[in-house]
Amino acid sequence: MFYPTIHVCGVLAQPNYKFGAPSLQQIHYLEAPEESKAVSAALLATLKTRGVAKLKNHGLPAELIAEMFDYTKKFFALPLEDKMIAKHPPESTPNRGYSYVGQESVGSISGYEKGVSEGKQVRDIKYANGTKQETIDIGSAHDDLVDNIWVPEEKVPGFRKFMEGFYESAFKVELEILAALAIALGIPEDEMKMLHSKGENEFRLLHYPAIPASELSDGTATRIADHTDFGTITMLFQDSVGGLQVEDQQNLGTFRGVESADKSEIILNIGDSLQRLTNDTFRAAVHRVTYPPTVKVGSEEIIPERFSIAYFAKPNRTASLFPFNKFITPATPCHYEDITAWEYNNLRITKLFSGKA
Ligand SMILES: O=C(O)CCC(=O)C(=O)O
Ligand SMILES: [Fe+2]
Repeated sequence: MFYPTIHVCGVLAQPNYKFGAPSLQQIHYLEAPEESKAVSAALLATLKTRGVAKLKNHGLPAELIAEMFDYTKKFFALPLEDKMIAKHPPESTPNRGYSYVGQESVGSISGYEKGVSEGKQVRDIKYANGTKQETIDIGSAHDDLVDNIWVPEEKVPGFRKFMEGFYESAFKVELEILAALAIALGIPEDEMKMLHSKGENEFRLLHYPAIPASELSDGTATRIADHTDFGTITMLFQDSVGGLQVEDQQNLGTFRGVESADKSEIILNIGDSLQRLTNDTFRAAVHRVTYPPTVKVGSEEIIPERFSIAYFAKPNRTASLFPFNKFITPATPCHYEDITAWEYNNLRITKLFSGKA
């Protein structure tokens, strides 16, 4: 049987932690509860300090992720009129399908609830060298409420089947990660899993077109503006272009680059729903995509196109996001009203789309 190892990068709180020994699956080994706790604690500590953790050998095969990037490139290489067959509806929900120029603006949530970039709205790049920033949002094939929106099979043969399968594989890994976080947070694993049992998640394929570095230099444009994600956790895959930055949770205001040596690494961050559920003891890290570290700011260099895939894990729509009891104490009174995951998601996403052209 294959037991992938979990590699938690940048562990600060567990200096003696050795890479390679414990695995995500082994977290469930009753024989090794101490080891399970150590891995979970290391993961939590990394997220709480760095805002982000990298996971290797997490159970999603490298070939599957390579294929994911291949399909993503094939989709975005289609002529615009083909992609528009799978067009995202003009409203914010259902959040499915292909988004074209100006349809969504993460710039509109810059600073939202976080107090960052105050007074300065940063717009997404809409046109660069005649191309656009573009995304496609995909959910579960078994979603009771919302259907996916696909291009016809012959446009990218195998695309739909692959994406539906990838969704299921990523969901299994999501549950393992959530279980690990539950252990570290002292929340019953079952409670965490039940909260996510329906797999009402979304994932997004992103294509950032090539752009001259000079177009980013006046500060009014960025590839994706400062924001937090809405769900519980996000598993991100990126190519080697670079430019992703995450706010250091011990030095707020300082953003650190997160590069992937290998595109099969999962870059893990937590979202606002988990921040709510933990009554702010575990905070969602602000992140953005800007210059790759090798590019000189303001130069005439062309920043190459970039592809990434973000899998947003969300609690069941009907679940309450009221903080878990253990996080409400006389010293830490409840910061949040009760709201369902679906109401909260829609509030956030409507805000995101309010920047729509
Ligand atoms: O493209 C990336 O690396 C980040 C994407 C992202 O943060 C998002 O879609 O929420
Ligand atoms: Fe994000």
